[in-house]
Amino acid sequence: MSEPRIIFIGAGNMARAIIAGLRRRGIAGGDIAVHAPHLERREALAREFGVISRAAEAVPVAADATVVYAAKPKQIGTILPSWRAALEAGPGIFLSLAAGVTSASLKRLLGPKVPVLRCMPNTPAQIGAGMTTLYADASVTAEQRAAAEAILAAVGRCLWLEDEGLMDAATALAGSGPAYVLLFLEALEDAGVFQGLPRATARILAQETVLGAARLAKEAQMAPSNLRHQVTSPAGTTAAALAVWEEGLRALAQRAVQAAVDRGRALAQMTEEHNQWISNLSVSIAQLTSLILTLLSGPLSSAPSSRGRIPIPTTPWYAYWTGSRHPSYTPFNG
Ligand SMILES: NC(=O)C1=CN([C@@H]2O[C@H](COP(=O)(O)OP(=O)(O)OC[C@H]3O[C@@H](n4cnc5c(N)ncnc54)[C@H](O)[C@@H]3O)[C@@H](O)[C@H]2O)C=CC1
Ligand SMILES: O=C(O)[C@@H]1CCC=N1
Repeated sequence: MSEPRIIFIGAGNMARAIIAGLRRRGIAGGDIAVHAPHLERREALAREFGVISRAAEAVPVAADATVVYAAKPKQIGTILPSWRAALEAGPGIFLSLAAGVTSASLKRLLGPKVPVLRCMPNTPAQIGAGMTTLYADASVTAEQRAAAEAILAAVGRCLWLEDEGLMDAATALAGSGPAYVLLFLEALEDAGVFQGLPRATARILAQETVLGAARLAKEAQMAPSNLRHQVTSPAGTTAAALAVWEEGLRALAQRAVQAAVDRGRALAQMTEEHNQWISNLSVSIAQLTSLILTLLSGPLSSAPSSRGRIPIPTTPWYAYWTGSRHPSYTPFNG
């Protein structure tokens, strides 16, 4: 069997939505692998979509593979370093779904050789109605962009952003946006129930109205305000309701999107600091290990050392345990 060409790190909501879209588009299950620590979740995907279920650990990847990061942003600093060698070995690409994690941050984790792309899908991807924004810097080729877009196009519409700085705004609008619309739907439904409509009826009225208005806005090719005027009879019911909405809706929309942007930036900053901490820790552990090995390999010598001021041992560590030297032992200092 050939190696899978699309490799997901993470088996959560977004991975599932994209996998469903890929399978609907006719990509074979054997072409997709899912790496995750939770056996139950990845096995469920394997059963439902016929994809390959694998443990979280990194493996070598096919030369033309796309590795899709679909685990949480805060885990990226601990997960990605183990994938670096596999990605560096081939011309494959790395596509990150992680909200707020910048290309610069990804390049620090994967090295400069790996083509890095970012995307921000949303949950309507589950039914093929997703809206995804993508970003890649100038070092990413047209073919590599097309490979990433082909994956996201399986679950809805794609738009490229020229400026990475706008990814936070796109995340706040479209990534988080389905939650705002769903909250609005709930509020409308409740308001209908308050007026005496049966809940099931209120739900259908709210859903179909939001869906119809969104389709009208998309298809009529007119500004929403023009379409709104068509509904609003002078001194009518709509005008009465709009006066109430206008008391706070626009200001709330501004504040809500601003809050999401601010939170995205704060999370990005925390992720960056976490990655830096992990990287410093690795360096410290490496230095400590080296120091311990040096110390364990013999008694401290005060002889000048070319390796700095760390005292260089002249007797192997096991001499302290066995009282003898190992025949094959070559001391660090010759
Ligand atoms: N939920 C949403 O609406 C959107 C989410 N995103 C992004 O998509 C990514 C995934 O989000 P969700 O699917 O909502 O999260 P989720 O919580 O549903 O899934 C996360 C997955 O990561 C896996 N995981 C944990 N540790 C791992 C490891 N060491 N190696 C491999 N996998 C590991 C878990 O098994 C879990 O399946 C995040 O980076 C998020 O920012 C982007 C756009 C929208
Ligand atoms: O709430 C979040 O952080 C993620 C990113 C966009 C949608 N969900």
